[in-house]
Amino acid sequence: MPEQAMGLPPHSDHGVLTLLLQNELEGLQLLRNDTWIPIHPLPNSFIVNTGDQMEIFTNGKYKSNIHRAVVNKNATRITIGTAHGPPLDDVVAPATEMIREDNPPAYRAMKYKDYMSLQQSNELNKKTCLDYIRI
Ligand SMILES: O=C(O)CCC(=O)C(=O)O
Ligand SMILES: [Fe+2]
Repeated sequence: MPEQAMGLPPHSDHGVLTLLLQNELEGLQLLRNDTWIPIHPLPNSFIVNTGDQMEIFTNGKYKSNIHRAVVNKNATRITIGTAHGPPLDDVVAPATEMIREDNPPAYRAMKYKDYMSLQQSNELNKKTCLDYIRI
């Protein structure tokens, strides 16, 4: 039932990179300065999204964005997403190359597996998972 379709609620991706292959229907939106910006799919191309582990590893240089997907009742929107992250038992922390005296570590180290469990749990108390480990 198209009128019951939900799309995808606002979230950031937990991994390093997500590759999205979409048919040419809009729906993906990016949150920027409290405004939802529509992302126009380009033919024959992937959308590459940076995730939470990228933001942690780069000590905040590459941000993990908040995005959502909305559907419409006129046509079928298709997205194939592949999430790419570190090995589950790896502990992710800001890379030493990204830390300077004027840019100290901004996130606590955490095993990727534990980060994913935390993100999927209801222990966050309305914080995002990144907020939870932000120093
Ligand atoms: O439907 C979309 O284009 C977004 C999918 C997405 O955000 C995800 O797979 O993490
Ligand atoms: Fe996503």
